[in-house]
Formats: sequence, structure tokens, C-alpha cells
Amino acid sequence: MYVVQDLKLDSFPLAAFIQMSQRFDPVYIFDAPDQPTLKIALGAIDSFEPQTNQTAFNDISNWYAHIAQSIPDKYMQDLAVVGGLPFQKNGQASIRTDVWRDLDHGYFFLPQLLIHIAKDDYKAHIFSVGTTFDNTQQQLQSFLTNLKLLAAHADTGSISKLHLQQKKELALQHWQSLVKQTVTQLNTTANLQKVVLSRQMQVQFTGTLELKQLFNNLRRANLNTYHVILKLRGSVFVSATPERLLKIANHHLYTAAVAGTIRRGTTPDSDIRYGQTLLADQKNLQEHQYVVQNIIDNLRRLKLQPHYATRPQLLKNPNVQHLYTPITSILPKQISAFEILQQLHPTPALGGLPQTLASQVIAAVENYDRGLYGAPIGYLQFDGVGEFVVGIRSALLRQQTAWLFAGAGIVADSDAAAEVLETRLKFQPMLNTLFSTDQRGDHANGN
Ligand SMILES: C=C(O[C@H]1C=CC=C(C(=O)O)[C@@H]1O)C(=O)O
Repeated sequence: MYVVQDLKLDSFPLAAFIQMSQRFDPVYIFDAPDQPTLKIALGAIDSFEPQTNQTAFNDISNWYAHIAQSIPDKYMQDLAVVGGLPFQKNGQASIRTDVWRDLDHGYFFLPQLLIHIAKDDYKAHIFSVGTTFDNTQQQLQSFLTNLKLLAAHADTGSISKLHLQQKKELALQHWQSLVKQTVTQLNTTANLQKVVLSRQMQVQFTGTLELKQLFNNLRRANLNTYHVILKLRGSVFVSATPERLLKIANHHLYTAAVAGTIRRGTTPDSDIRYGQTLLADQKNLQEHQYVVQNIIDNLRRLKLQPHYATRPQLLKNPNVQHLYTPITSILPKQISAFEILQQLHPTPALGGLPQTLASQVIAAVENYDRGLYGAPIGYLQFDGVGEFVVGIRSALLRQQTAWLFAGAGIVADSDAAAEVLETRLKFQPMLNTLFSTDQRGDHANGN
């Protein structure tokens, strides 16, 4: 049984907490736009790295069930495991590159310190988890001592960014021809309806990555999205995703279809016009409908009764607007989050339709492993409450290199040039978050 100690604070600024996180590994930060509390998880008292993505979903779920037996009842609704599942699951081929390293098959941990911060008033509730009373107490005390030292001169407004040296859209022309090839395949394969193809941008930068600055910039550049950071052994995954995959709270499940994209306008009028164009565009409506229908079908397979509106609304982010359909259902207690994630992921917003065939096309066409890009990332408490988002508008950073990811839903009447522009827009949230605007070395590379 783990030993837990908790403490409520009402005087420490968020900046000092984030600054403290620089000293820990692993680190996980989760900030949802519609929630009053933000979670920071520091250090691992236990962790799990799946050996293969073939069984990762089951293995992580078993690890969670095992850990749950050692959590004192009193803390079941406070403590959580945090981390990400891999994009490729259940025997899908993956092509190992050097990008993901330890995060390749997903990664979860039970934090040594879990902090819930009330965003509006900076009040905090800290949970220290250990194996003995003494080490739990000591962990908490040393954290508080260091925090006080930092809080005395933490600078809250810091916005300095990394300096972009060179950016490359990897295999751009090749990707464009893959989109054309996939369109042909969609038109000639009877039951293949949609495939989401992704591409990468590689950025070399100077400057030191500091979580405090990363977090400040993430929030500033992406006001109404989630803000997620996962750091492990020198690799930092960061996402400003607008897409919820699964939230479980109050015996309900909340998910959403987010698919179909258009740019933002430069004036309020043009922005509204773009939104109306999107709401009436047959290709985007079809792309969106595939996602809605697939989520509904999968929830019904779990014997749930989902509720949703028959027409999508608009979800506006700083660089793009999407078609958006929230979906909810009452959730009986016996269905676990991992069971639902296994059923839903990847939705046709990131995979395609039908799921298995589309995933085979992705594996055959993309010559890299998606790792946490487009994968479920989140937290799960031991009372079953939790939230997982889809790791898009994301990047992986290590040393002086960042890999940015962006994908687009390809259907039978997709236009390759338009998909290149759409994915370029989807790189923008991370470019704006990470790098200063004096971007030099702009440079698209053919293959
Ligand atoms: C695959 C991505 O976006 C998905 C989510 C929203 C809209 C999408 C679209 O319109 O294609 C994509 O399905 C990405 O941002 O990398």
C-alpha cells in the first residue's frame, strides 16, 4: 500500500510550480480549457513502458488495475495515473525512427507529487506519494522549501521563445503524391472511405527549452485549446489539441467529433464567411459525418446510448476552425476508460474508415511511427474519473531539434494541394508556441 500525504496551499503562484517541474523527470502537465483545475505530475513512484504497441492498451490497463490495489481508499478520487498510449495499436506495423525513443509505445506513470491547481485563485492541493511515511513527508517538505525559494522571485510574465534556425517540411512533394495516390485508392477500393495522412516538419533551433516558458507560450498562443506537456528523459511532447477523445465524470462520458477544417478570417466578417462556407461544404461535412457515425457505432457496441446533435457546430482555434459535434452518454460503472479508448481510438479524425483498413493504408504509406502524435493522452483517477485528448497540433522536442506533426482527412474528392495548405495551417499552433517570430531559414525541402 502506498503512503500518501496531502497539503492545501493558498499562496503559491502557478509560475513557481511550473518552474519547479524543470527539476523533475518525468513531468506531465494537463490544462483543459473548460476546467477550473490544472494538473501537474512530477516524478514517478511507478511507471509503465509497453514493450510493444501490439498489446499496449491492455498492458497499460492491467498495470493501472494493479496499481489501484495499492492506493489508499481515501485518495482514490485524488490520485491518478498520467501519460499517453501509442497511436498504432493491435499489431499494426510501425516503422521505428529515432524520433520517439522511450515514448514510442506510449508511457504512463504514477506521480510522486501530484498537484491540482485552482486556476482562478492559484490555490493548490499537493499529494505526495511514497512507500514510507518518512520519504513521503520528506518529499513534500523538500518540494515546499524549494518552491518558497523560487516563489520569491519567479517571473510570471516570461515569454522568451526558442530561436528557429532552420525549418523543413519533410518529404513535401512525396507526401503530395501520396495524397493523390490515396485519392485514387479511395475511388477504386469499394469499402475504403477515408484515410488521415500526416506529415512532419523538422525544426533546428537554438536556446534552452524551459518548461516554464513552454507552458506560458502554450497558453498564450492557444487560448481555447487543451495544453498538454509530457517530458521523459530529455524528450518533451507538447500539444495544443482542441480534440477531446474521452472525458469521464459524474457517471457520464463526453467525447466529440472534430473533423473538417477551414482557415480563420483576417476580419470578423471574413471569419464568419469562412465558417459558413465550412458548415455548407459537402466534402468537409462528409469527412465529419464519418467521424460522428463511427464514434456513435463504437459507443453502441459498448451498449451505450449516445446523444448528439444532428448538425455540427464550429470550433474556432487561433489558426483554424473545425466542424464539431459533442457526443455524450450515461456511463455504467463497469465500463472502464481503457475499454472505451480501445474501442474509440483511432477515430476517423486520425485514422480513417473502416478503421482497420485505413490503419493498414497509413502504415503502408507513412514512413514513420506516429508515436504520441494523434494518440490518446491524459489522466485517469482511481475512482474512474479522467480525461484523454487526441495528441494533435503537437511536437516532440529533444536537444536542438523539434518534430512537428500535422495530418488531414483524405476522402474520394480531396485535392492534394489543398491538403498541403491545410496541414501547413495545422503546423502553425506549434510554430507560434515554440519559436520567436523572427523565423529564419524558411525552407521547404522536396523529398
Ligand atoms: C489530423 C489532424 O487534425 C484532425 C482533427 C481535426 C480536423 C481534421 C481535418 O479536418 O482533417 C483532422 O481530422 C491534425 O491536426 O494533425
